[in-house]
Amino acid sequence: MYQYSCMNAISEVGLQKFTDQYTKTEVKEDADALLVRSAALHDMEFSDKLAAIARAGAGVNNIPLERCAEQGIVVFNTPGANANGVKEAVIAGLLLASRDLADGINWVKAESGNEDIAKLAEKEKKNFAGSEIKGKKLGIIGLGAIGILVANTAVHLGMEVYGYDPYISVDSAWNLSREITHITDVNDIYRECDYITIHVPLLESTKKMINEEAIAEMKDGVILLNYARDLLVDEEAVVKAVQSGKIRRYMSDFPNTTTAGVKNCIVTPHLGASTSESEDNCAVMAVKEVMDYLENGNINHSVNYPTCDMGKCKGVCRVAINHKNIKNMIGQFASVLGEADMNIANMANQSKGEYAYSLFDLDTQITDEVVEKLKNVQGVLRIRIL
Ligand SMILES: NC(=O)C1=CN([C@@H]2O[C@H](COP(=O)(O)OP(=O)(O)OC[C@H]3O[C@@H](n4cnc5c(N)ncnc54)[C@H](O)[C@@H]3O)[C@@H](O)[C@H]2O)C=CC1
Ligand SMILES: O=C(O)CCC(=O)C(=O)O
Repeated sequence: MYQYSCMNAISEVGLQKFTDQYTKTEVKEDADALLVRSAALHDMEFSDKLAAIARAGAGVNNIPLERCAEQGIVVFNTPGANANGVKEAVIAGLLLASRDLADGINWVKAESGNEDIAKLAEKEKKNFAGSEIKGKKLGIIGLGAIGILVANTAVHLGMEVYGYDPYISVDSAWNLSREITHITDVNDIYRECDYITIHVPLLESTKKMINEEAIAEMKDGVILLNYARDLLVDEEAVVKAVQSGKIRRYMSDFPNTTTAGVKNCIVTPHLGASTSESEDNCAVMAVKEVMDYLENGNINHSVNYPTCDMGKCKGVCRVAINHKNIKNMIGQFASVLGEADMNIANMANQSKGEYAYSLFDLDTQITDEVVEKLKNVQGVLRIRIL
């Protein structure tokens, strides 16, 4: 039996995928797996029982990835599962930034008791006039799951699209419309584009990548969209630029005291992935990843351990070892098993940065004594017998 705990509201459509081998617990220390959306886990202590954390979403900046790896806790995310939800929010953002629909709606609300509202509207509407996105230049920084959907949709809406992503994956490149202009120097996005949208992960290297210098390069009256993370942008510099008119509007999905309430900063309360479809997709994917890891030891879509998938165990038992990516680990594991007269029927070993993972299918049941010997190999972080 396995236990899981939810750190945020996770879609029931996903939770229902757990079989009767799983029960939900509110006691985090009892959980084999945690399911999380945006809850901040950096200050949380993790019990030795915890084997997996699944982020039902894309961004993992709320999870201490290295500390987890060091404790042998595999962290998963659900790449692409909420990308369409975010894309649609970004397209709405493009339109809301271009047409003064939000102020227009607020005006109607404020005048709702006015009997002359219809006549007044015709007089006042000039205050809410806007511009069209067709024919305008859109620069996209980050062409992953969300960036490519935004890029392709914007082409269909008649925009001239420029894309910048020095680390673009082969899959993303295949899925990108041929209409998109490939940019190799991000400054060309800043200099050329009427609209700029950012879709990169929040990492040390991307923190405040949109800063005062970047803004200075941008066209006067540019519209900046940020549905990725607030810390990617120096928002104090953005607010100054909005107030001076350099930036016409700043669209953000991350309310904070810097941007909330500032005229021409249109901020939504982190709604990008808040659609029933995205929530269901993320939860289903997260639950499947967790079950495959807990039951079979397979790792798919982890952000702190390598992909390693041997399907279902074909031997008598499977040994799953989370360990450091250092030399002679496989040699030492094989020696321990060989000395105990245990045949390895099948095996896999993969590494990612400082961490590695090994799976061994054995023809015989492993004993506690052999498990103890494997645990004592320097660099082993966790062993599970499945
Ligand atoms: N507002 C919301 O509710 C949501 C926000 N997000 C945010 O959006 C981000 C992107 O999500 P996905 O597209 O699903 O992730 P992804 O991992 O598919 O794509 C990220 C892309 O950014 C690129 N990249 C990394 N560093 C870069 C740099 N310095 N310059 C240019 N490109 C760079 C990568 O090569 C990759 O192609 C997430 O990390 C998350 O922070 C994601 C989902 C929902
Ligand atoms: O769970 C959510 O609503 C947040 C989605 C998000 O920001 C992400 O997937 O990175």
